[in-house]
Amino acid sequence: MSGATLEAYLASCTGNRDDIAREVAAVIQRLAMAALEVRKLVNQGALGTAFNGTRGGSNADGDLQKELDVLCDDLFLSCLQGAPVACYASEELENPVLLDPNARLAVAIDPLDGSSNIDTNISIGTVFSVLPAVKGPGSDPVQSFLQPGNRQLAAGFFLYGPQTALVLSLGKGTEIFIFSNRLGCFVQGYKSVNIAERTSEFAINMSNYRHWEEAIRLYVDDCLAGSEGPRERDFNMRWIASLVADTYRILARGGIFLYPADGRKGYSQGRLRLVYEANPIAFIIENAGGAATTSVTRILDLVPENLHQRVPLVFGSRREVARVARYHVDPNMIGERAPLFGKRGLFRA
Ligand SMILES: O=P(O)(O)OC[C@H]1O[C@](O)(COP(=O)(O)O)[C@@H](O)[C@@H]1O
Ligand SMILES: [Mg+2]
Ligand SMILES: [Mg+2]
Repeated sequence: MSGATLEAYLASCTGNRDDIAREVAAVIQRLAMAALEVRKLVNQGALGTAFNGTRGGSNADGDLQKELDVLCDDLFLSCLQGAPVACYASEELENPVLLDPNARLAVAIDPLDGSSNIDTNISIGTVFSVLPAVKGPGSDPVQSFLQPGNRQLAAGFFLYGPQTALVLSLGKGTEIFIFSNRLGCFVQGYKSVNIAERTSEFAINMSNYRHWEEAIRLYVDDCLAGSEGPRERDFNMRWIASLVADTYRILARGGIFLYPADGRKGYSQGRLRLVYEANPIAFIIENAGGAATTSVTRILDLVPENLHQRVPLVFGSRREVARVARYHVDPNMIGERAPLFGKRGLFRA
């Protein structure tokens, strides 16, 4: 335990540097203020005026919008007015909003992640990504968000759970801050989180089993076979259906998360969005010593084609993520699974 406040931590990272790092720090402070407003709304549950119900509308991706989705989006957008942010992109808005054209940063947000869980009192959160704004004569604000995730200057998420937490990476390690009721601010709870390389816990929505491609099915089959299968050890399973909560668990005790592509209509690229979900989570996970891929390709190297693009997402303990890739590309995996499982070869016709 370190005990530095978020403010002190950000000051120690930026020092007296009068550069973009200070602007990133200012943005994070503003987001933290808005997150505390969201926390109040979430904590009130059904007693809050804006808590229940859908808007009747849908977001740019066709998802049904909850009242809180829209309210949180408004809160984060307004907290960035006057901040050094050129443009703001959100899951809830079809196009980016232009803020200060002279500013150097771009912020992409999933204002409320896991919002299908709102009514069930399960942890939900806000995911954010900070990028350098792309400048140029007549440049469209969307260009700022079509940069690969490896250009992120910072990424993080707020978790509205039993503890309100901020998971943050400025590109050198991943830190966890917890909101202190006593001090009224975020205080560092865990320093330089390090995800265990090995794990025996996987997270996936098993109800989609029949829709997955075979490589994912075989990977999961092998986990389920436990000590009697090729993994020769038993696996545990978790699925919170809230990306932020599943990520926090993996940071805390290791594990692997999979939301692969599947055969359902609209899921050919999985469910999660590259720019404001997969990229920030991948940045946090890599900075904590883990890995994040599409199953095969590193998430942070992908060049987004559009703001709301979906992407298959696999992340967590490094060795396990590498193993999932091998089920896709390595014919020797069949050999490794033989003789018990050899008949269902990975590359069968
Ligand atoms: O309900 P499913 O298909 O298991 O999907 C759960 C996933 O969808 C999400 O809720 C998508 O995020 P939003 O709630 O922001 O749309 C993730 O948090 C979660 O991992
Ligand atoms: Mg989300
Ligand atoms: Mg959302």
